[in-house]
Amino acid sequence: MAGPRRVSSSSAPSFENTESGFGGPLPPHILIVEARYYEEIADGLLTGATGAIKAAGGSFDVLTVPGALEIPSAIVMALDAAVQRGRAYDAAIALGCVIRGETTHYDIVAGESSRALMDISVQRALPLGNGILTVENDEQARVRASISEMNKGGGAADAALHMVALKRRLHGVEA
Ligand SMILES: Nc1c(NC[C@H](O)[C@H](O)[C@H](O)CO)[nH]c(=O)[nH]c1=O
Ligand SMILES: CC(=O)[C@@H](O)COP(=O)(O)O
Repeated sequence: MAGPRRVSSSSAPSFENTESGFGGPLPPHILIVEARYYEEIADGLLTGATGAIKAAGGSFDVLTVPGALEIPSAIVMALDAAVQRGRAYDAAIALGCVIRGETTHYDIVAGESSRALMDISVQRALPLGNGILTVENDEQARVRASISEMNKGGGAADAALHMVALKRRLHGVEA
């Protein structure tokens, strides 16, 4: 079976490389909102995401919330506060982990966090990387958070950076 096409950190646009078409004087400024419901998983996701942003020459702020359900509202609050402060974010990255339990609560946490993130991204035309794992068990989470295995935190950051570059191109902004 063919696997998903992955965008690795190395193929993500570098904002320092003018030959790539993404380079230039505007390094991306990224908001990361992480839910640390599962501490070890959160560590891996954050390491992956920040590594990808650094590799692309970007900067970031990290906000921590209790669970995945708090991520979307924290993103909206932080975006608005950043505009008020005079330095808007170019993108947001959501990091978290939802592991199925015994009840239907999994469906609420996984589904509603994802739905709200999509709403924010589409309504605000905001480049957004969704790095909230939605898994059946601890082992699936561990493999996906590990930067030497599936590195989903890095993947979410790469997706956000890709969309920043796309948005800038569409607006005729030299990145
Ligand atoms: N079960 C998980 C949660 N649940 C907590 C919610 O996200 C939320 O914080 C609570 O309902 C209070 O509003 N959060 C996760 O991130 N991961 C889970 O597996
Ligand atoms: C995803 C969850 O919210 C989960 O941790 C809840 O577990 P349970 O369904 O056993 O209460």
